Amino acid sequence: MSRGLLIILSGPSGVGKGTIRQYFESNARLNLAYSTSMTTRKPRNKEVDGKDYFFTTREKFQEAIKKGELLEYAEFVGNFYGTPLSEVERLRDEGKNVLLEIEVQGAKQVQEKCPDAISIFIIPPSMEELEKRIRGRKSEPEEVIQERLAKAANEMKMVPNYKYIVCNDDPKLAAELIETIILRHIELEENK
Ligand SMILES: Nc1nc2c(ncn2[C@@H]2O[C@H](COP(=O)(O)OP(=O)(O)O)[C@@H](O)[C@H]2O)c(=O)[nH]1
Ligand SMILES: Nc1ncnc2c1ncn2[C@@H]1O[C@H](COP(=O)(O)OP(=O)(O)O)[C@@H](O)[C@H]1O
Repeated sequence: MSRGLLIILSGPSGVGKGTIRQYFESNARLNLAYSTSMTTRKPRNKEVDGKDYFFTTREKFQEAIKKGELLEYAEFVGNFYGTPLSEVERLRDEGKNVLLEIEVQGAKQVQEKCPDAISIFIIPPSMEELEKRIRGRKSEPEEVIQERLAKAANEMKMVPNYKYIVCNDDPKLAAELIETIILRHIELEENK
């Protein structure tokens, strides 16, 4: 059995990463495992600790950094987010294709550490549409929305660092494009 692939899914806040993931994560052919991140952000309504994120304190997050327990981490609009390394390793060793849904600074760290990671960036059809989506979600107060939108403009400059760019106009189509990318990489791996 070969080691699982490492897949990076990135893109600005509100572009639809979570929405698209729901379309393809139950596709058994993709053999995916979602890597649950650690964060110091407060849980939103309906978010479940240990499923959506491992919600933690800044102190515990700093400790995890110090102990080298994170594959990557970044500060994003006042909160820390990071990928627990041991879980990613365990899942890949089991042959699972591990999906990281992370922002651009963390993606850069993973690309440096794991050059064969498959990187996918999701872009919105327009910045106006992005603003509409992030507001429509009603998950953050106005000042946080402003900060996230300002950040999005800079994140879009990172597009050339990614292997694949997928526009999320229609989420089902975007999910199908991502499925195609992953399935082709699985095939390439099997033929190695
Ligand atoms: N570097 C890094 N970014 C993460 C991680 N987990 C989530 N993120 C990203 O952090 C950003 C903010 O996440 P969140 O507050 O959940 O907002 P949302 O993605 O807009 O729903 C998003 O771009 C996430 O993809 C992680 O483990 N590492
Ligand atoms: N293709 C799309 N067209 C219209 N609305 C979308 C589309 N994709 C996602 N959305 C909506 O945009 C908002 C942000 O999507 P979400 O998946 O939470 O983004 P992210 O995980 O990238 O922050 C949600 O309210 C979602 O329902």
